[in-house]
Order: sequence, then structure tokens, then C-alpha cells
Amino acid sequence: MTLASVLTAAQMRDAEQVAMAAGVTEYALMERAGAAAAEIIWRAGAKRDLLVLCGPGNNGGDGFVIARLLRARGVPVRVAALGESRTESSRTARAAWNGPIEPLADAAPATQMVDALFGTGLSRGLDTAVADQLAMLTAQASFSYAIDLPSGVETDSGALLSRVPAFGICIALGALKPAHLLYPAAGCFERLLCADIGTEAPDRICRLEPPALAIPAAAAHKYSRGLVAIVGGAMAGASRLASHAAARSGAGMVRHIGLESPIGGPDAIVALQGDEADEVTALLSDQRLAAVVAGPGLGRDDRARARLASVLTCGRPLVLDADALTLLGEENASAVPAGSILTPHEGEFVRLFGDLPGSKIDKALKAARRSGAVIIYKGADCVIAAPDGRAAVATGASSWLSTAGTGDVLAGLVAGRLAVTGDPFRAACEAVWLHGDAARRAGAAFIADDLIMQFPAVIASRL
Ligand SMILES: NC(=O)C1=CN([C@@H]2O[C@H](COP(=O)(O)OP(=O)(O)OC[C@H]3O[C@@H](n4cnc5c(N)ncnc54)[C@H](O)[C@@H]3O)[C@@H](O)[C@H]2O)[C@H](O)CC1
Ligand SMILES: [K+]
Repeated sequence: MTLASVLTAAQMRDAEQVAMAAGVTEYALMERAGAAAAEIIWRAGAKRDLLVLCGPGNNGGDGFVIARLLRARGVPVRVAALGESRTESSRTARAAWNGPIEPLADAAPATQMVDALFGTGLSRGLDTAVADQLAMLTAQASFSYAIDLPSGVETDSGALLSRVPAFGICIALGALKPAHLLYPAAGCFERLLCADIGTEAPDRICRLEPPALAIPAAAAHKYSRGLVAIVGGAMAGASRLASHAAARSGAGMVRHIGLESPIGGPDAIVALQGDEADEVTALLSDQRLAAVVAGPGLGRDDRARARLASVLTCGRPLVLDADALTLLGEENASAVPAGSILTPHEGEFVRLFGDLPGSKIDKALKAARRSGAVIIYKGADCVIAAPDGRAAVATGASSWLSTAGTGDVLAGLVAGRLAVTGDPFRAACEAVWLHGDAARRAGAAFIADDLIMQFPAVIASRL
């Protein structure tokens, strides 16, 4: 397990049980958690006065450990508790604090504030008075820390069960939980750190990490580096963006199959005209094609439908986006060949797969299993899911990405990385990360074309 692993509340409990079966007591885990969090708080806030809010469970127990360890370092610490401690470990931590405890309702603000009210597994929202007091104390503090999770978030879905304030740092304990990456919970803190407490767990679901990319082999040629085709349609600009993105993705060659010729844009892109579906079929019969994109600018009329049918039966690895997803949704997602990559946003996802139960991660995994395709479920939190149960979650993307054409750019980039790697899940992960980093570098008020110009530098940074 890495500290990028994402565990549900049940999986975290299992990980805790495994550690306890190996001889580590629950209280020892609490001491580790409190020590790791105290170290982070010490580095961030040093000796500034600190208020620790402790809840009745083990999250509150972590709070008592933090309070004790920082007091020992000379930090002026006050503790405010929400009633009695109800678990054995939290009672032990409370006794070891051995200092004054104020009622939460009476607590006055401090420069630093620690929220150790509720953590993993919370099933109901905080009482309004408690949530309001937490919000007031957080707003008044210059430094605020949420221990494990901001109190009031639902661990597995990222939903808010009650009012949750905005924290400075969230200190995840042992592993990330879905709520650290899924909105709205993921928007309740500025920085996320994960503290190692020595627990082990499977790492099928992870936060998306920066990829390790390779330079072309010495003997590489344009076909060995990956040949991409983009099948355009009624709106040439969108498929041109996808083509241009693929061209700067590291792939060897890009062909644009449009309704008109020439297409404009970089001359390195081979512009082909294919008006009729049988022409598209013929152009896609090249066995060297390592990725075919359809959707951006395809259109939704009968001609688009016929062009999509040519794509779906071409036998080459596919990336389906935008209009292709809409046309598929009207008919049947099962027409998607296994091994494809689908890049739906919220609306397209629901049209394709219906209103599936569970968190965004659960939904993406179900859709991947059902369709046999890798799913890139886009949004501020972007979930990449594979049919074999792996998933990666990207979060914190630039909100400037909410501009026309960035999805077309992503589709082209995904296809380019698919052509380079031949591995749909890896390609999807690489592309989402590169796209996000290009947006970070592009800064403010960029347009989709600007993102593409960042790709060479972004790729260079990962070689
Ligand atoms: N998993 C680990 O390896 C470790 C986790 N640690 C910390 O423990 C918490 C989870 O602790 P738990 O006791 O299960 O939950 P809470 O602290 O959130 O408290 C539950 C407690 O509160 C009651 N309750 C629930 N909701 C409400 C509400 N809205 N209002 C009032 N009371 C409520 C509920 O009935 C329970 O009594 C995890 O996050 C870590 O911080 C340890 O550090 C050990 C290692
Ligand atoms: K908390």
C-alpha cells in the first residue's frame, strides 16, 4: 500500500484489524496517528496557541494525543470536548492528556484549531449547534486542521452530512478515503497530507500520481511510436483540437478523417477526406492504427451515426467521447468494443449507464465492468476506472478547465497515449494527469488550444 491508496471506511477498519492481529493495539495506532498529526501541526504552526476539539470516539482520542504531544513541546494548548469519551482508546488518550477540558459549546477561538470531532465512518450529520460552533471556531483560526476527515463528511461518498467549514490542512490517517478526493468533501480543505500509521491494505484504488514516461526507443519510427486517427464530422474545430492534442502527445503520426479537406492546423497532421461511411471504414482498415478517436465534432445526425458505426466495427483500439457517447447512449453502451476508453462527463455518464448507486468511484467501476471499457468519468474530481477493478482519482484540477474544447483536447491526448503505450488504463491515467498539469501551467483564462502548447514541456517533466 502506498500513501496514495484510497480505502473505504470498511476497508480502513479491516486494515486496522490486520494491524491489531499482528499485535499492535488500537491505542498504539491512536498514538501513532496523534504523533504524526502533531508533527505536521508543529511544522505548520509552531508555538501558536492551539485549540483542540475532541469528539466522543477515536477521532477525539487522536485529538487528545495531539493536545498532549504539542503541550509537551511548549505549545499553549486548550482542549474542548463534545461530551464524554465513549471508546476505550479515547478514554485512555483523554486520561493521558491530564489537563483541563472545556465544553465545546463554551470554547473561545484560538490562532490554531484542530478538528478531532468525528472521523472515518460518520453516518449522520453533526447537530446544528455543534456544526455552527465548529464553523465559527474554524473561521476565526488562522491555521485549521481536520484530523483524518473534516467532521461532517461522509467517508465513502464525499457527501456533506452537515455544514462543513473550509480547513487549511486535512491530515488523512493511514490512507486516503474517497471523501479526500471526491467533491464536495474534497473542496473543504486547501491542502491534503496523509500520515503513515503503519497499516497495510490493498491498493486497487489510488489517487492519480504523476506518470513516469519514456523517451522513444533509438530505433523508433513514426508507426512504432503510435498511429492515431481522429474521425471528425459536422464541427471540424472540435476534431481538429483532438487531432492537434494527439499530435503533441508523444504519438508518431496523426490522421484526421474529416468531411472536408484540408483541415488547417499543424501541417504534421495528415488531413484525409472521408465523407461516406464506407470511405471511413476503408481509411480505418489500416492495421497499424493504434488508436481511433470518435466523438469530438462528430455530430448527431444519421451521417454521424453511420460514421460511428464504421468506427465501432473497425477493430482498432477506440477512444469515444462527446457526440459518440450521446449517440451510443441513445442506443446501447454494450456496442462498445472491449478495451475501449470512454470519456463521459456527468450528463453523458448518466445517459450511458443510468443513475448507478454508490460513490462516483463505485459508479465508474460498475460502468467499467459493465462495458468492458476504461471509463474516464470527468469532472472536478475525475475517476478513471478499469474493468478489472483498478481505479485512480484525480482531484484539484484547475477550474479554468471549464472552457470550450478542453474535453476534445483530453480525448486526443488519451488517444495519443493509448497509441504510445497500448494500455488503456495506463494511457487514461497518463493523459488525465498530463492534461491537469498542462492546465496548471497554462494559468488563468486559457483556451483549449493553449493547453496543447504546454504538452511538450509537461511530457518532458515526466521523462
Ligand atoms: N482506523 C484506524 O486505523 C485508526 C483510526 N483512528 C481514528 O479513529 C477514527 C474513527 O473513530 P470512530 O470512533 O470509529 O469514529 P468517530 O471518532 O468519528 O466517533 C464515532 C462516535 O461518535 C458518535 N457519533 C456519530 N455521529 C455523531 C453525531 N452526528 N453526533 C454525535 N455523535 C455522533 C458515534 O455514535 C460514535 O460513538 C478515525 O477517523 C481516526 O481518526 C485511531 O487513530 C486509531 C487508528
Ligand atoms: K475530524
